[in-house]
Amino acid sequence: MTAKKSSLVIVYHRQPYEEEVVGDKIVYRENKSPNGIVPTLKSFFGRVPEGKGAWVAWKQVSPKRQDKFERVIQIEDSYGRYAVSRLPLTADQVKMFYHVTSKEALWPILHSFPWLFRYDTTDWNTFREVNWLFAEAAAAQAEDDALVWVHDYNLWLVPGYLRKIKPNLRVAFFHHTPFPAPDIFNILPWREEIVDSLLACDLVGFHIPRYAKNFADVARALRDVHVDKSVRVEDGMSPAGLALSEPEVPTAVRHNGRRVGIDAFPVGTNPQFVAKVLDTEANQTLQDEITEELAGRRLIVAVGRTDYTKGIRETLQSYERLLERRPELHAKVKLMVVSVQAATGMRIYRDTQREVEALVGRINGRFSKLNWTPILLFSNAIPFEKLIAYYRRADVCVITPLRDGLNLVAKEYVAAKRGQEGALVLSEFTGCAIEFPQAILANPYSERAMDAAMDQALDMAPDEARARMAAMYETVRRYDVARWAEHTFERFAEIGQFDQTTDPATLKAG
Ligand SMILES: Nc1ncnc2c1ncn2[C@@H]1O[C@H](COP(=O)(O)OP(=O)(O)O)[C@@H](O)[C@H]1O
Ligand SMILES: O=P(O)(O)OC[C@@H](CO)O[C@H]1O[C@H](CO)[C@@H](O)[C@H](O)[C@H]1O
Repeated sequence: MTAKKSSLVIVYHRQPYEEEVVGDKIVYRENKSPNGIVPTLKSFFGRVPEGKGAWVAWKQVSPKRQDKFERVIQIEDSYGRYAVSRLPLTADQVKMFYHVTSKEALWPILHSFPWLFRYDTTDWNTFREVNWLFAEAAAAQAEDDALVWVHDYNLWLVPGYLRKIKPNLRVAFFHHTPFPAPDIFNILPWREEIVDSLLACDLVGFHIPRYAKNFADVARALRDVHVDKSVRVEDGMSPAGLALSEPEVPTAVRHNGRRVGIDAFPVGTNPQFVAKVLDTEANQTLQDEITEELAGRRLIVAVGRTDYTKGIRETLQSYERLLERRPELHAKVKLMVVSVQAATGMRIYRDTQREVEALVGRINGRFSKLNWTPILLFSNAIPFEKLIAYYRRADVCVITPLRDGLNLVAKEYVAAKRGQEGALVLSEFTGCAIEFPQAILANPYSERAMDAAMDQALDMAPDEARARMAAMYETVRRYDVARWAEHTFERFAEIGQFDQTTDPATLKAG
């Protein structure tokens, strides 16, 4: 443990760097894909005095190596100097905490797939144990009145434990996934324990108003909780008319004499960075190579982690019906599916990957010609620069999750098109759908709706396609990742912890 305490401690299960073994040493490098959550969270370190930031994440370490494992290291990179406390977890702890309990019990409930909820294999005691270790590590790094910002459902119990260990901390939580309605959430046998922990926070954040309202409804269903204040949802967040619309959102609840702030503000992407990369000579060359390989065919892209919630199966089935329905498109379109397993060791993701591969094989088997394969499947990580070159050249992007907290891929596609002609087919059940009413909104639970959306995307007049993309590009630029950080800091300020030591405009967002 470092003797030096921190005034801002970020607790997110991913490490804020990529490890590389060089010779007999481990080198810590900045994340290659500088457009995601990690660089954004690290940019917050620029808002506290130099070296007063800390990050707590887990790292798998075998039991025999844990005693000589260097738990806390000092990192110095383009985001400043900060401590990283690495929680050593054994393979079994990782399996039971993350792969089984998080992904096979909590994840299906969070995404309203109750029939996939698996209780029999869950190890809630290990989940508690790991959350306690996270809380201890965060408390050890934090000054007595520091702000500790905890991320995501895997660390649901950390706030409650922190309140026990260091009662005067400022504790904030951000939910990256959906938060379901009470009749789904309350399936969890540990519902009171989870809600009590979240009610120990000073601020609980979500992507969109619907999730914030669901949380307040769950808290009111289970505990003596009263909504302290609600506000009307602004027009930019589609207060009515869409599957996830919400006309009003609570901004605070009261429980046991404490006020708990509630926030709904979606994470943004980094359009400035995307534009900078697209304008490089190397990327221009890549884009030209993609154009040449397409040889006049229209490109449809579908990108997402291999996950039953992502709707890749529904996209593939709709594409198969498109080829059945419209033979004139044969050899004229190509679907590029990018479906990557974010982590191994999870049975249900292995099954999903197998289903994707089987569908791709069947469709290619039915429709391929010597010089045309209908679907190209990528199952590996693609460098971010290459991914946005594909987005740039794609006529259509199909994002059809059955549920998704937000979906940054949709925002990246819009950023890569830069307001020019393109079409975004977007499931109404992604958080970002309420920001993009100009997308071709689809209901992935309906084959007819999916097919109509695919036809609309492919047949749209260029002027309309451009107008829609331009409107969404305006949204992506206005509500970028820097704006999310700035807004979050404004809410932190309300919980009495932070004056803004750095002008938000100078925020290094990713
Ligand atoms: N094959 C891939 N290689 C590299 N990055 C990928 C790949 N597929 C998706 N990504 C990146 O992963 C992130 C996915 O974020 P998001 O759409 O919010 O979904 P989730 O966080 O649920 O995986 C995006 O930033 C996207 O660019
Ligand atoms: O287990 P992970 O970290 O791969 O899961 C990714 C998940 C985190 O819960 O992604 C969520 O966060 C994204 C950024 O906030 C959001 O866009 C996405 O919809 C969520 O699934």
